[in-house]
Amino acid sequence: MNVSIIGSGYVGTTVAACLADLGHDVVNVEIDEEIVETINAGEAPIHESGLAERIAEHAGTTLRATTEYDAVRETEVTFLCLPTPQTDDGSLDLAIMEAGAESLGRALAATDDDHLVVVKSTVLPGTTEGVVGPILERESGTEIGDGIALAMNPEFLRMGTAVRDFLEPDKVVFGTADDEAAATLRELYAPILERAGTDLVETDIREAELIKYANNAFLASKVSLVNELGNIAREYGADAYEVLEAVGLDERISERFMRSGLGWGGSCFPKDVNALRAGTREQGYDPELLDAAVAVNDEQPRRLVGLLADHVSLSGARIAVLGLSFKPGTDDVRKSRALDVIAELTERGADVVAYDPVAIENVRPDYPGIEYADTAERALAGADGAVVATDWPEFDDLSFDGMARAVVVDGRRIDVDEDALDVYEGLTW
Ligand SMILES: NC(=O)C1=CN([C@@H]2O[C@H](COP(=O)(O)OP(=O)(O)OC[C@H]3O[C@@H](n4cnc5c(N)ncnc54)[C@H](O)[C@@H]3O)[C@@H](O)[C@H]2O)C=CC1
Ligand SMILES: O=C(O)[C@H]1O[C@H](OP(=O)(O)OP(=O)(O)OC[C@H]2O[C@@H](n3ccc(=O)[nH]c3=O)[C@H](O)[C@@H]2O)[C@H](O)[C@@H](O)[C@@H]1O
Repeated sequence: MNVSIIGSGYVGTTVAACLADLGHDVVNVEIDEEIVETINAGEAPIHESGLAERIAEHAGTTLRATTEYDAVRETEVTFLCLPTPQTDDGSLDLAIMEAGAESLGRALAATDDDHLVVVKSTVLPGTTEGVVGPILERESGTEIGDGIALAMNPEFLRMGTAVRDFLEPDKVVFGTADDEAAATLRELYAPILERAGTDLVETDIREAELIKYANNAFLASKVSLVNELGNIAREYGADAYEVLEAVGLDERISERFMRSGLGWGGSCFPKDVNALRAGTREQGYDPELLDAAVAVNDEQPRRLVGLLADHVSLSGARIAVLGLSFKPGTDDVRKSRALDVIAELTERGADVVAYDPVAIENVRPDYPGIEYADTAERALAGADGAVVATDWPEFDDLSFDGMARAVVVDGRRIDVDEDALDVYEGLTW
């Protein structure tokens, strides 16, 4: 099948390379020329395991990138993989989606061929049919349902494991308004749907949109609940990891997403939970549980720094921050909890020296006032205290010998030899 993917970021690049891998002819339409050149040169514009090999194999044959929207006319299906960020008040910002839909509609104006437009971006219920559809109709001069069909196919991949998550998902969700659109999507996804273990959910567009938010709201709230239980465990002098491991043996709860500590960050949980809260309020409902999930999440970095302050006088102290990315396996630092830790430490007068195996350059421009080290050992050398903000595997069994005083506060439960330290505090254990 001939497919176009609008937007070549984390999702668009992964989906394009994977669909090419499944045997489709794919074109990425992207406004950033550097990304277009990178893909056409057979290289990956982002760091994701398994992505570079796939782009190298298919670029120039069944995978290409362009800045020209006209390319969509050579395809039958277009996926919109554009960013849906949050505005300053936390609500969903659709400006980029609207601009993309306008360009797509204009490009489709010059063809009479049938086209399926699939929204893959995370959008609130009603957006696909109430915002994207009308723009496509206006710009293309074609009615939805009569030449252009609409569908919504939310994406559940995680950063760091994007390729595997896309190719081996727990579920695939198709929100469609007609059988033909659903049949096209089934054909496109056939090898994934044939895999044992992939559930297919076929539903209406509005439900598909909400499934994505419900999924992220559930997972983010689960981690906040786990963190609250972790904070409670600590008050009682109990180890939350032992407690939650046992709780997770209940099949209704599951042992996944049970790691308590510094909380959730990244480009999606924070913005999606906020968009759902703001959107829901507009509908006249107060999402109190989601508000609480955010409040617990916001408090964890302060709690971590508070624990450190129990052992180190922070003003003028040299504090090593280990890990900057929002989770291991990625260089993404958007809404990383590490940044909140750094802000809190700096506010309390500490001199921060930060280390991350891949994410330093994504932090440096916004935090020029702190020091950066090129190894964890160098960050620790002479430090009066250290905090662990990201659970990079290389932090396991790290030597803290070079510290002025080995005071370590761990927000992510790494493997440490506690006996070799002067002080070891776990945030929730
Ligand atoms: N990053 C993730 O792990 C996941 C993201 N999502 C959702 O997928 C959507 C896309 O997210 P990401 O891929 O992370 O975004 P991203 O920011 O990594 O990539 C978006 C790309 O779109 C390009 N772009 C912007 N305006 C454009 C236009 N008018 N025409 C063509 N290209 C344009 C940008 O240059 C950028 O390369 C969002 O709605 C997000 O919530 C869903 C699941 C996972
Ligand atoms: O909509 C999205 O963009 C994606 O958001 C998340 O994926 P991602 O943000 O890449 O990463 P996660 O592995 O979910 O981790 C999110 C945050 O939660 C934290 N977390 C996760 C699990 C856990 O047990 N404890 C915990 O603190 C992580 O450290 C990280 O900061 C979802 O897991 C994906 O299904 C979804 O597609």
